[in-house]
Amino acid sequence: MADTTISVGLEVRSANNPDIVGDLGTEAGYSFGLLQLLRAGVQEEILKPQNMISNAFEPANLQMTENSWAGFIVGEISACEPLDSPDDSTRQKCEALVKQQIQWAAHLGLSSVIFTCPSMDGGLNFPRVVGRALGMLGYTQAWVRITVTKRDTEAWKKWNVLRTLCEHNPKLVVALELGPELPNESFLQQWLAEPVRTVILSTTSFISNKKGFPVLSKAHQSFLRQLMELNVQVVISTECIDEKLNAAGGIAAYQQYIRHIYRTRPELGIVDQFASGYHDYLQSPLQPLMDNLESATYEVFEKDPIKYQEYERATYRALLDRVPDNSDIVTVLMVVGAGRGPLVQRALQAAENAKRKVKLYAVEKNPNAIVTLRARKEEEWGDLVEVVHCDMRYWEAPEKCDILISELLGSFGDNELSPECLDGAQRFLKDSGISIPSSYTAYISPMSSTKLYNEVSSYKDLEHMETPYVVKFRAVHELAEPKAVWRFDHPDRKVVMDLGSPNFNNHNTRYSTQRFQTKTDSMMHGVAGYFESTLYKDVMISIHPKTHSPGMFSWFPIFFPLKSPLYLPANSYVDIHFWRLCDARKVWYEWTAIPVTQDGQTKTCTAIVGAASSIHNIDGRSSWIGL
Ligand SMILES: C[S@@+](CC[C@H](N)C(=O)[O-])C[C@H]1O[C@@H](n2cnc3c(N)ncnc32)[C@H](O)[C@@H]1O
Repeated sequence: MADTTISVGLEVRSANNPDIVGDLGTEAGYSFGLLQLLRAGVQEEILKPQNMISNAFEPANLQMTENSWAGFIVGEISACEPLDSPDDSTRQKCEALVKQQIQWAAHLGLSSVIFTCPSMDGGLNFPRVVGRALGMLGYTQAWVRITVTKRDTEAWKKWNVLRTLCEHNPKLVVALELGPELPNESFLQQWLAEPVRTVILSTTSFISNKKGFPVLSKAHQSFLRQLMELNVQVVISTECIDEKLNAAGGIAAYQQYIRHIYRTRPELGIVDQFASGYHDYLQSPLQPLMDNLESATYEVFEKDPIKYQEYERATYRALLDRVPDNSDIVTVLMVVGAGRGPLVQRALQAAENAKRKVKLYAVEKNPNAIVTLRARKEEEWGDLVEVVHCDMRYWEAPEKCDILISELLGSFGDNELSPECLDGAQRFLKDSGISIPSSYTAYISPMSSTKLYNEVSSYKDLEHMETPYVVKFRAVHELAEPKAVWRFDHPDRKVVMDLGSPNFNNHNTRYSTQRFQTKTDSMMHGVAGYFESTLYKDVMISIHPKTHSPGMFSWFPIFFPLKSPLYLPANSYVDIHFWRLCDARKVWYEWTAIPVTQDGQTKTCTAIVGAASSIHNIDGRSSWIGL
């Protein structure tokens, strides 16, 4: 496990001096502290009708009068609750108080301030004031404290209103306070797609173990471990530090316990180890047809422990089925898009294991990969293998093959143009021949991820919002299980290629609409894409979350963003429309999502077209794959 430390902070709610939190906190092993910027009672005093707001910033009213603890303290902003007071004077005074605190925090150079999110039942002045504060904060981050409890299942909705009205500002992040009892799983999972920076745990949310040391319930531990994967920090919140704390080990025991939980997280699986550093990182999908892949890219593919094993298994099974035992028949294999030769090697191994005689052609269009293939022929394969430098779509093969082996798959199955390449290659597959893979299916599901949405929108242009990205998901919440959108089968004998016609590729266009039902209130930020492929009979490879080939890491999911996030109430429906389109030079995807309401009585569904996202990437204007 790469990272072995977690930052744990301390909040002493009764503290009236930064030295208390600072000295006690550092002594007890805490990395930072939370402290009210205004002294207790100041807010109430200022709100009295006879008092003027201009008196609020007397040094005597402030907890921090200079910046000696500025690197340690996160400043708590008072006067948030009455921001929605119906009384004009109270509201205006609170607004001025908040503004002064923000300016003071920025002046001191605090790294973060924290607002406590009020109920917002009385109005929306709090989001307006926070939105304005975000513009004043410079480099200081704004945390908003939101408490999740078993009874209050509206916490996420409050956050959603706040961040929506603050225009999804990435400086606004969540400090999630976990109450003593947690709501059910679905109300917790939705937080995994949000920018949770900090988890706040009151000492009263801990229980004691047999020796009297503070520990968390199993439910808290499990959720905390999931949040730890998002690189959160933790704050221990206590009313005061004295004998009432009633825990063996004193206040230090809480941070020691949190660090213990962090250190003892389960070992990463092989896929996560490989993906370390790539979580939620947007990558442009490869275009192996239009571009020539680099050696380092092939090297990464070749480390996959599962993909090649499954191809070998598929080839072995196909050879056994095709040729009887003890036969002298020579089976012609062609590996098209052979790269640096790993599938050639596996096909030869399969033939040896199956005790079948084979002859193999390795076809590749990348001139650099051809150098490696020729070197391997000389050093390893000899006359068994013929290396052909050619685009498979135009190669005039000297003979037809029995088994056509390719791996031209992208995260969405067909997005590296396997259908178009194999249309060409199937010309030299015997009528009874076998294609490995024999099919692949693309899947989609609606997803929520503030992190990914912020990453894409930070480019501030249309092109990035209409481009799919390959991403190893982490801060992502899938709103429903994936559904299949389309499938390609090989060989496809119905295909008649008329390369002279501009519409020669029309048979590879697709259009599909899928309806999904959401479980909880959610914000949809985009569509997740996956594939499943049948290599031969029951030999499969998959990155679909439910059927993912264990340990296979060659493909991360694909993410199609939505330009504007879509609010979906619990148990509502959303239709996702997806197109695969092409012209003579390129292939591209278009997509849109439309919320759907269902009449409670008649169960009739109506698309709320007015709330739909627009159709993304019309005519491939922002992203496409070159033929
Ligand atoms: C995803 S890589 C797979 C490489 C190798 N088979 C492996 O599994 O490690 C796809 C390979 O197909 C090649 N390729 C793509 N389109 C091709 C075409 N039309 N004709 C020949 N080679 C092609 C690319 O250059 C690349 O080497």
